[in-house]
Amino acid sequence: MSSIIELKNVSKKFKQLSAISNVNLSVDEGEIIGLVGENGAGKTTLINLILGLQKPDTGQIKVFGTNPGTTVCRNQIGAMLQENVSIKNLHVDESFQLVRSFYTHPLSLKKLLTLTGLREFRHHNMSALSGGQRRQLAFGIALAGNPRVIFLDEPTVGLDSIARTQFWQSIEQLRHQGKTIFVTSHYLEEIEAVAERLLILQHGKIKFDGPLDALTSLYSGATATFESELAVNYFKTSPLVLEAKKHGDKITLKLSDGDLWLLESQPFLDRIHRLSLMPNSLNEIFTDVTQTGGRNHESAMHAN
Ligand SMILES: Nc1ncnc2c1ncn2[C@@H]1O[C@H](COP(=O)(O)OP(=O)(O)OP(=O)(O)O)[C@@H](O)[C@H]1O
Repeated sequence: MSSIIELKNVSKKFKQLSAISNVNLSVDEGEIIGLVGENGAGKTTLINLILGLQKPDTGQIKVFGTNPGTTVCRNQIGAMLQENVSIKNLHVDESFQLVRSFYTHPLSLKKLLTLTGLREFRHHNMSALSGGQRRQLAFGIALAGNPRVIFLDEPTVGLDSIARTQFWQSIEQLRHQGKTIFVTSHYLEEIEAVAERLLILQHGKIKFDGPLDALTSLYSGATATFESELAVNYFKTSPLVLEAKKHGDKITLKLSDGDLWLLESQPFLDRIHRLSLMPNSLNEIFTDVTQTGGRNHESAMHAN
């Protein structure tokens, strides 16, 4: 597969602040990329640079082999940014028709109404739409030109759970059509469900770039919950135990490596009852990567 987006040593500063710092990135057609990071990590700036809305201070960006922002790029890219698009005094379907008219091979109005879930609101004026429905409209506008690459910056903010489910089902359909999708979200469970490749940004640098499976399997952290006649302090002596707490009958241990702890616990497993050992969620891994720099898991990091 050939790369359709390439970034080489790209940096962008706002005054003294490094929003993007020496980023290298190569994206193949058809990839679904989850872009995550804390507030201010640089996600929107990275998207803006690829879209050509901002220029890098140093480094090179190529999109479809040309500079970002050219007509070739614009015709093949759809973007749903954080600010909602507002076309005053137009109905939903009129807005879609207007944007469709800018493109040679747009998606049909019917498809747009289905993918956005706005069919029953098609004759509603912009001013009559709720915040969530405006997000759905912005999604449709991003898709109107039938783009090959789609950028979705916080697409599900303000959507209720039904609209959210509908949204991710639409992304699933777009995936099957071979679209390349960049999606940022603070809802990591949503990213986990849809993205095959995860980019973790921190202070403008890529802290991790790889398949989600690689991150979760390299991260051996887990939480053990059980009952035991042994005192909670007994478990604190293991270097694998990062935190130990007792609530009523239940002891909870935060572990750096669940499998190793299980092996180490063999001699006293008969004094541990109703054990549940849960691998860390993506949320916990993300917190570890961004707040402790990958405490016990430096090998999981692909910093560039
Ligand atoms: N136009 C600008 N002028 C000055 N500083 C900016 C500008 N745009 C972004 N920044 C700063 O650059 C850093 C990265 O911002 P960016 O919006 O890319 O982060 P983000 O990861 O998208 O954050 P969020 O999750 O809050 O949307 C932040 O510290 C932000 O304050």
